[in-house]
Amino acid sequence: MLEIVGVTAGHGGGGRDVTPVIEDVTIRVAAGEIVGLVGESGCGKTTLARVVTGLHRPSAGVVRVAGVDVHALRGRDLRAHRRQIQMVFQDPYLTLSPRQTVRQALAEPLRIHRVGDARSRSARVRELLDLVGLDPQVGERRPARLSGGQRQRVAIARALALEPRLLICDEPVTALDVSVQAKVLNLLCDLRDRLEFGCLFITHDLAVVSQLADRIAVMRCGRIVEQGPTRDITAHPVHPYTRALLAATPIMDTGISAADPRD
Ligand SMILES: Nc1ncnc2c1ncn2[C@@H]1O[C@H](COP(=O)(O)OP(=O)(O)OP(=O)(O)O)[C@@H](O)[C@H]1O
Repeated sequence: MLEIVGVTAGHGGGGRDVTPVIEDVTIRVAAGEIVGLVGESGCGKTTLARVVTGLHRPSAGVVRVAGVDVHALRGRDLRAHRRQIQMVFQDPYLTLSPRQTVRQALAEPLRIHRVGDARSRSARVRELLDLVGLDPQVGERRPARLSGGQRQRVAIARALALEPRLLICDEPVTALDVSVQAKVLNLLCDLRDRLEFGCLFITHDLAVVSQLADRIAVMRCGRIVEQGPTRDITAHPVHPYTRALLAATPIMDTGISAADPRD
């Protein structure tokens, strides 16, 4: 579903990457798989997410989504392809306008991409609310009248409106209370099972990612230092940085597991 192969990218003037932020990054995400990308603040996780969505051009390497090189596309092809890649951010206000009702926010991507007519879009909005466990009447509220967990559910529903094949979640539960975090993580696992999208889950928190990822890639200073199945990374970390992360992050069994997320 997603192949990031040998990607190097950075920030700099004049279109040239004078400061590489990520270097030689290779990560693969299969359909229906959740891969956690974990690393400390500033190590380059968000830069990598921007490269994957096509917003930031790498200076080396390739990103393929469903076999298509994201950075080889232009214009209409690029816009059409971007439908398949959707993002959920730490702050739902980045995607939700304070002026729109939830119903309007969920209908907007359908309207922009000319999916269906007004009636079928209304039906799809109801379906999306149900998908993320929200009552139909929540559709009439504005984001300010929702709890943090409800807002993130709306952001997830909006990201799923166009049935993407890849979901990139950038610190989606960092701002939530621990009990709400667990519910949102459970929801993501459940949705992945039902809809089979691939998911790149970005976080600084190894405890969070170990609750839902099938595999984990550990990033340090822009490089992947270790990756593998979640159980291997948490039980037998090889790289000293992964060991240090684990020592600083007690991994608790919260009842969520990648194998059977609805337990
Ligand atoms: N637009 C930009 N121009 C210049 N430097 C940038 C830009 N965006 C990010 N950086 C720098 O690139 C490095 C990596 O930032 P990035 O946001 O990718 O890391 P991150 O791991 O996502 O961090 P965080 O978890 O704090 O968001 C940082 O040193 C940051 O200051």
